[in-house]
Amino acid sequence: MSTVEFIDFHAFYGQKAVLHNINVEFGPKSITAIIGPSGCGKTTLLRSINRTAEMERGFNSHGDIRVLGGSIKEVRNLSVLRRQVGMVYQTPVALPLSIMENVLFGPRYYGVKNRSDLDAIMEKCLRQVALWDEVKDRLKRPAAQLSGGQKQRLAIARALAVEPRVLLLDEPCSSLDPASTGLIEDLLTQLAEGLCIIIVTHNLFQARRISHETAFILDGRLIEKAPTQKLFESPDSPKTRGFVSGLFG
Ligand SMILES: Nc1ncnc2c1ncn2[C@@H]1O[C@H](COP(=O)(O)OP(=O)(O)OP(=O)(O)O)[C@@H](O)[C@H]1O
Repeated sequence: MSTVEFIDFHAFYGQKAVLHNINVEFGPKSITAIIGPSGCGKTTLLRSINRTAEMERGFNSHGDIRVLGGSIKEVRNLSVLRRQVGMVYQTPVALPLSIMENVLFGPRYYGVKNRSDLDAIMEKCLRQVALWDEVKDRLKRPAAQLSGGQKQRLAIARALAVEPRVLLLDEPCSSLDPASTGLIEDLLTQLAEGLCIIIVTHNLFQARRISHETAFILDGRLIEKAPTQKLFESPDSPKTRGFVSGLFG
């Protein structure tokens, strides 16, 4: 069974259609990169999955998206959906709390109270993102003091702390230096062993380095999705070939 499935999905801002009849599946234990020119609808597609797109004025949609087999439109309590589907944004966001409380924000929200459980979650997640050794002696210091790359790894740890099944990332490395980008790419590759990861990226090299599959969107339409090597080296569509060879975008 696919982990995320779009079925005849259309999205609009007011009268303007921004996603047209999207039908696509994302499997478990894989990284899919979403690529396409600026404004083609990548972020809207990503934010439709956890229903944060509908927070935008004028947004509406028809068709459906299923997460773990269930329609997101039938989810009554959005926090249930947001627990299954974690999200990491372009700008590294540290909550105005300590490093420790950034990681524990979600678990506390979902009712974990036991101190040893909280400590175990914190250490596990900070180790998962290779941040534990860097911060273990200053867990109670403000997260604002971390570097951009560290904040982004902390944001991933915060997302992982509620054990999501899907991790959405919207250009997570666009403000990071190559070393921090490399750390995050390694981390995503490891996390894909247990998660469905969907990453929007403008960096075609990054898509090629880390994703198992790549989806190309143009003007709100899914042109094709294929194993990454195939999409870059022998795409079905001339539009995809044009984009990946840098002719436009
Ligand atoms: N809140 C909004 N209200 C109205 N139109 C919007 C809104 N957000 C996005 N759009 C429009 O919807 C279209 C798709 O935007 P989206 O951000 O999904 O594209 P994108 O491919 O992620 O772009 P980029 O690569 O530049 O981040 C664009 O034409 C954009 O201008």
